[in-house]
Amino acid sequence: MEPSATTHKIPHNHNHNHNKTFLILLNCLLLAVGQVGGPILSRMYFLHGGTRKWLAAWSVNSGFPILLLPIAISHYTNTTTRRRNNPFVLTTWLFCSSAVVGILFGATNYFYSFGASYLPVSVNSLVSSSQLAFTALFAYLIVKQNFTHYSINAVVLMTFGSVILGAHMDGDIPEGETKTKYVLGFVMTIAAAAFHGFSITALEFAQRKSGVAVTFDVAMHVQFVVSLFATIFCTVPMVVNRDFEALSGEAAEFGLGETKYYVVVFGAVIALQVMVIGSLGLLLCSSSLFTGLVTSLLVPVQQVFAVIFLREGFNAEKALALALCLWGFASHLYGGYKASLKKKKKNDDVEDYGDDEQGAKSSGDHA
Ligand SMILES: Nc1nc2[nH]cnc2c(=O)[nH]1
Repeated sequence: MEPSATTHKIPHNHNHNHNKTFLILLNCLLLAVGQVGGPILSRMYFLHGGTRKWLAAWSVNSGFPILLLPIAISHYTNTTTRRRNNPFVLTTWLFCSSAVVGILFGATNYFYSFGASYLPVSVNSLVSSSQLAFTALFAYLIVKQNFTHYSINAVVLMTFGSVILGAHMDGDIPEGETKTKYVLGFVMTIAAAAFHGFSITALEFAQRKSGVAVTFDVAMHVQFVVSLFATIFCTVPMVVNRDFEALSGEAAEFGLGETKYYVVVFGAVIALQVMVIGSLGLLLCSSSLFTGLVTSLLVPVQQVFAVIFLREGFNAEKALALALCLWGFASHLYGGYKASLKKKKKNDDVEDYGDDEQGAKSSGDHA
């Protein structure tokens, strides 16, 4: 056996795993903060007199200039001359596919904001969780994602949550809203969920096909390009509709007062950008399916916050949908845990075998 080879390998893998776990947890946290705060602020905008759906869609990605800060820091602290002289980190393929995904997200966000204007946050978020079924389908078709019994179980359970709510939506129609608008909001939210599932899987596919390793720089640049194009996509109709000019008038008539209008709109821009950073970051360091699962898991958390901050009702259907979400996610995590145990055992067996070989041959090379 050659101790130096083994001792060198294990700490390296451990460090790599720790870094990856840290990044996954950090992105989950960002996603959680943004996904809970953003939709609540968007709904407040609509509840208190806001009517501009393109503005709500635009606010999801328009905070992207924030990303210039980490990009610039990374650029100026990078010691490699090649990297310092070349600000373009992305290949043409990755740039173009990020731009296309950005446009898809722009459309997704319009559908979501349409839904948010007619549905309570609690219903909206639960219907949105059907994105998981779409993500799973696209992940299977586009990136050939492997499914275990546990992940299939998770997808089915979490999707059932949305179906239950859909079937019992009558009791939740907000005062003064017609059933037609409610149904339209519901249908648009399902369309948004489908677009969302497709967009994140398409980005995973593009990144894999590019063969570019995901470094901090690459992740920041991908996020920047995606958000830039999503913002351009939503800016065009806003200019056509004269939405920017209408903002001051809308602020003056806002139910919570003019100052709070700007707090709500800018707060939503920041919160939603944090959500996008967390979501794309998680996607780039794990997979579209895992990102979809975490997004769906956050639905029950959104529910609780909507009950507290928007005084939305909490009924038996929501509680059941919530329980199904938690059960589904737990099932997926358990499946992942079992798979990692199996992989570890397999690696240990290979290492033992390698050590025996090594001892027998007394040679330095590992297989
Ligand atoms: N809803 C939504 N989710 C995202 N996740 C990453 N980007 C986006 C986006 O633009 N919209």
